[in-house]
Order: sequence, then C-alpha cells, then structure tokens
Amino acid sequence: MGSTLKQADFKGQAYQVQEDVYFDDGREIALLHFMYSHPKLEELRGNPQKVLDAIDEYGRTKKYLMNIGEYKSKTVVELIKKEKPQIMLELGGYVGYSAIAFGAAVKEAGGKRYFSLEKSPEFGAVISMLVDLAGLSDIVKVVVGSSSDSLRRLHKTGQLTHIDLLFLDHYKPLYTDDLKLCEELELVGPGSVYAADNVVKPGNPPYLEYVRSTVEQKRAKASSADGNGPKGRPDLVYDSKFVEGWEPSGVPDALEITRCVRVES
Ligand SMILES: C[S@@+](CC[C@H](N)C(=O)[O-])C[C@H]1O[C@@H](n2cnc3c(N)ncnc32)[C@H](O)[C@@H]1O
Repeated sequence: MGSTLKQADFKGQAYQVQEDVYFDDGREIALLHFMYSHPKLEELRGNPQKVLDAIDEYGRTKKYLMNIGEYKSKTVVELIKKEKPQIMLELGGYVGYSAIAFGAAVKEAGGKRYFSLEKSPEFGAVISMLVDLAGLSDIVKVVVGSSSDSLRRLHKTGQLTHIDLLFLDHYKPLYTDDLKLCEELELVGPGSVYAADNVVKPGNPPYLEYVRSTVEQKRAKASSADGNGPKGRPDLVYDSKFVEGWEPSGVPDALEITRCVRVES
C-alpha cells in the first residue's frame, strides 16, 4: 500500500537528508557527545521531552538519525494513552528515541515496564545513556541481542509473560517471524495491540499481508508452508489499520496498527 501524502506537503522541520550511509558511521557516539555537552544539559536531565527535542536538534542540524521522529511518534503516544499498556516492548531501539518517547508515555499511563530490544551492543549503550539522562531508567529495560533470541530468553526466564503493546521497528524481514514467535510463546493474544513502523518507507508487504489475512487464509498458508521459521497462531483474529505520517526527514510513511480481537475456534 502506498501513501496518499506528498513530500512537498511536509510542513515540519526536517532532519538532514538520509544519505547512502546513514547509521553506524560514528554518528551515534557523536550524538552522545552532543547531548552530554549540550548548553542546556541540566535542563535535559529528567525531562524526556527536552531530551527528545535535543535528539531532534542533532538530526536537524548535524546528521540524519533513523528515529521514528516527532510526527509518527505522536500516533503511538496517543495509542499508549488510550490503551494504557502495563507492558510494552519494542523491537529495534537504535539511540533510544522511541524508548524515551514511549517509555515516558507508558510511565505516565501507569504502566510497569518498557522493554527495548536492540541487536547492537554499541547502540544499546547509547540507549541506556540517553534513557538515564531522561530519568526513565526505572521503567525502560534495554535488552541487547538479536530480537528473536531475546524474546525467547525473556520468556524462558519468566521476565516477560505478556505484551500489551508491541512496537516493531527493527529488521523489516523479521517483523512477521518475530510476531509469529510472540504468538507461539503466547506473549500476545486477545487485547494485544501492535504498531509497526515503516510500512511505506521502505515498506513491508509480507507483514501487511499477514496481519490483514483472515484466519482461513492464515490456516491455508500455514498448512502449505515449509518447516522454516515460527508458525505463529493462525487462529488469532486481527483488526488492522493503516495510519499515515511523516518520517523525521519529511518523507511520507505509515504505521500499521493491529489489534488482536479474539481467538477463532
Ligand atoms: C529503525 S532503527 C530503530 C529506531 C527506534 N525504534 C526509534 O524510533 O528511535 C532499527 C534498529 O533495529 C536494530 N535491529 C536490527 N535488527 C535487529 C534484530 N534482529 N534484533 C534487534 N534489533 C535489531 C538496529 O540495530 C537498529 O538500531
């Protein structure tokens, strides 16, 4: 599905242009230096919104960062206010922008824990430092490692038994497999809600097809599938909608918001 938004209609303040190399070239550590030598450092301490504003300032004046950004994050913050999740988990933390925006919203809504799963130990360290700066270390738990391994381990050790709100923003081809893994581990079920980022830019047709399929379609596909990857629970009924928004660089994108409504017998 494409976007009905046009880049020319973007009215916000854009990040720097996303070039061919747009992460893991030292900019994440440069961001940490920028934050911890910020002239308003003392005002940032314990203030999630000011920390987010300073990260946006870096993205606008120094280098592009692959954050969800202030425009699309409003959709997820509204969802948190409505759903009041006790446990929220994100796949893909990067430098902590979403962990800070959504961790603060979960805390304000009376929630218990925000898990940020990030593959890179270096990025995980940056998330921890910025979450600490924002005063959210009591709610945000950073978990370093590959998402599928981390989900299995958190489940096995009893640290994670249920996910009320799942934010998918990591390796695009893994969205469907990791969701199926959460289904199989019964971490998600009726009442759980998923917000998947970047379903237009770069797009994720297999994920959209999965969450928009009927139980019959999923059962038919599961019975003809090969043995690779998690099978998920085709009997979960989903209600899914496409919510358009802007990348922080002013490029049109969208989130797919999906609710698990019931189990079909
Ligand atoms: C788009 S960025 C996340 C942005 C972040 N959610 C935000 O909006 O602030 C994607 C992140 O996913 C991480 N990632 C990629 N594959 C992963 C995996 N298999 N498990 C965990 N994290 C992964 C990358 O290292 C990167 O930091």
